[in-house]
Amino acid sequence: MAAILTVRDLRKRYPKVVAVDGVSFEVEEGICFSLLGPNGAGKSTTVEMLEGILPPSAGEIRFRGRPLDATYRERIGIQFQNTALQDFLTVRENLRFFRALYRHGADIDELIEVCRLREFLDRDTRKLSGGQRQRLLLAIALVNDPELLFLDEPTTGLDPQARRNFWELVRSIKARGKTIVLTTHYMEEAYLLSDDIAIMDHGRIIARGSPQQLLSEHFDDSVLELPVSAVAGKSLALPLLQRGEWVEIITADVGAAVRSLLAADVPLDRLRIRPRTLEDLFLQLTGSELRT
Ligand SMILES: Nc1ncnc2c1ncn2[C@@H]1O[C@H](COP(=O)(O)OP(=O)(O)OP(=O)(O)O)[C@@H](O)[C@H]1O
Repeated sequence: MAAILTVRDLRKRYPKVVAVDGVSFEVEEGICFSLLGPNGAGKSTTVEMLEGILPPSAGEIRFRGRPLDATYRERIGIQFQNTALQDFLTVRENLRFFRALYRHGADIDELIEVCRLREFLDRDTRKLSGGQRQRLLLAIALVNDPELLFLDEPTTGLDPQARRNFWELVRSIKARGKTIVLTTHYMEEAYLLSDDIAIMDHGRIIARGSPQQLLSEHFDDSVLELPVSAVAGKSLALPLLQRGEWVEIITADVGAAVRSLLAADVPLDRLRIRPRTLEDLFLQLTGSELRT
């Protein structure tokens, strides 16, 4: 598959901080590529350079093998966290307004179907729920029928159901051949949607791969979880990691760990065994909990 974006040694320096410190990667056409990282890692700065909004201090970005030019903005779509929707206009009127900014673009009726806007088409945009608003912002990002779509923390603030609905939408857009660049603070979202992930910290990429590759390259162990109360007062040879009301035991030998828990008389009725997740990897690589 050909690269739609090629990024070489991209840098952004501000007077007091190097926000992006030499990142290189390719985004293959038709995939969902995600940038993850703790606050201040340089994700937004990187994405704004990819969007052509912010000039790099050094390095290069190519779209389909060519430097970004005046046509680039017509060929990409950006879902901003806070696009200025036209107040006092309905959803339908907003769509028409943004569609009119482009000579060529998507069919409005098709967008209404794809983004499932039909049931609130005539509603004033100030009266939309969080999920409805995000669907409209997504439709607006798609009005010019872009080849490449940027989604910047698109589900922040949505309830779990609205978030799941949005994921379905993103999948259906990808199935229509769009390439997606996603930034998110939700590891589950990154895991479920991404084909390729770059984890950034301090302006650099510190890990890269598909979700499965990242997990299998970094981990060969599992996590046993028990309530704190189950291990309280027990003398255990296993290292315990406390996380809220639960303790975690990380082990490559689940059988041996369970045997030593039994030997120490630890009640196992609430024992949970889980594989490693992107959240674990993120914590291991960056030392930071994710902002939620
Ligand atoms: N316009 C600016 N002027 C000066 N410093 C900036 C500017 N924009 C970003 N920075 C700094 O660059 C670094 C990277 O910021 P950036 O917003 O790209 O990180 P991020 O990974 O997107 O973080 P978040 O998850 O909080 O959005 C930070 O130290 C930030 O303070």
